[in-house]
Amino acid sequence: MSPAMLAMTDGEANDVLHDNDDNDESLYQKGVRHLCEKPISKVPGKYILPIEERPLPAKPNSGRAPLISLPVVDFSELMSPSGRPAALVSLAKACENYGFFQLVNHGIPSGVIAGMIDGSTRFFEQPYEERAKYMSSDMTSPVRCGTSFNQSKDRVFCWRDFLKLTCRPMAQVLPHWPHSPVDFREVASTYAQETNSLFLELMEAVLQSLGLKPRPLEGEGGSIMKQFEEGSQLMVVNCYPPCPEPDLTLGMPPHSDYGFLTLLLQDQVQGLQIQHREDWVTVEPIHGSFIVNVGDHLEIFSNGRYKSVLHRVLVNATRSRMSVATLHSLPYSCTIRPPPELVDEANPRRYMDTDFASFLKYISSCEPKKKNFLESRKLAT
Ligand SMILES: O=C(O)CCC(=O)C(=O)O
Ligand SMILES: [Fe+2]
Repeated sequence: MSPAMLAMTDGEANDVLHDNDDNDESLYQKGVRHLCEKPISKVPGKYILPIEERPLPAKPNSGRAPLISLPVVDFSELMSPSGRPAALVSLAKACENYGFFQLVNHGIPSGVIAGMIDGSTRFFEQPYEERAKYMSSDMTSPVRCGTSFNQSKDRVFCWRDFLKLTCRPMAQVLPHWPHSPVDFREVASTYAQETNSLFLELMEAVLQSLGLKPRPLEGEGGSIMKQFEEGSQLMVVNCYPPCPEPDLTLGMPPHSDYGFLTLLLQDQVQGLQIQHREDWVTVEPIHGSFIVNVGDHLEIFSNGRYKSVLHRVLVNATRSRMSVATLHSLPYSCTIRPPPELVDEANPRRYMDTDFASFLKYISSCEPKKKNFLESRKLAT
């Protein structure tokens, strides 16, 4: 497969953006921001989920989902020799029990973060024609705009527009990224580089927390960190415009992310929910921190010890919401399998070897739903 240029995520097999006539379907394909340029007071049927998939429980008076305080991992503790052992324990517990954690004191300058949110907001504020330049059915494109979750297959659409950017190798992909707003490429590439460095430090800690040697000495086997340094990174900028009837639809359906770790930046507007002990719970945005979650590849690599957890996004009636997810993994050509240290009689292998090609094949052959991909890799134990 060609190097790291697949601007797609879990559950997506992009097909054709139908733009051949002026019917409602072609309007919906152009995205939610475009749809909302003319004020609307009702959600079109295309976005209305069956009752059992809607965000609120069907029972009356059962209330909104509770807020969850995610476990907190302090990155500065992780980086200090005296704080690291305890921080590794917190990291392991969070990945085992929640699949999600809040990362504080991460060291990425607040200006870089604010610049990314601001640049993304301005990108989506542009006229539709600017986004249309990047709407493509070419999965190898390093930049792609679109709407919903998988717009070529979704029967019901989600209330979300996106911009996906392949981030590596940066010198190769950058010239293809949007030229407008004029500063967008600069702020987005700085953000991509900062998040990639943060991911590498976190991944080294994750490997250590699993009892592995991330950088073995000469003669002790290959360095997996070297492979991550050459790894893949996809940036997904999500835009959720205000929705006149937010209880009928979702910004994103329940899904898990495909990589090792996702670093998620959200603005001040609530919307992310994770599945925790069978319930949907809302994650409160904490200013300046990242939400980090375990992806399918890390669940497979850790032989099921660290959990890739379902999450979804609610929309709201009054405020537009913006989030930026960076999904990090090994190079697309690598096979994901647990290292021998994590497999023994008590922990037999739980998943088949997985490579990016099998993921692509899977998502283009069936309708992606929930955690199907990971389920499809499960071995009978
Ligand atoms: O917008 C969010 O909070 C979550 C986005 C997300 O789950 C994703 O991009 O995979
Ligand atoms: Fe996600």
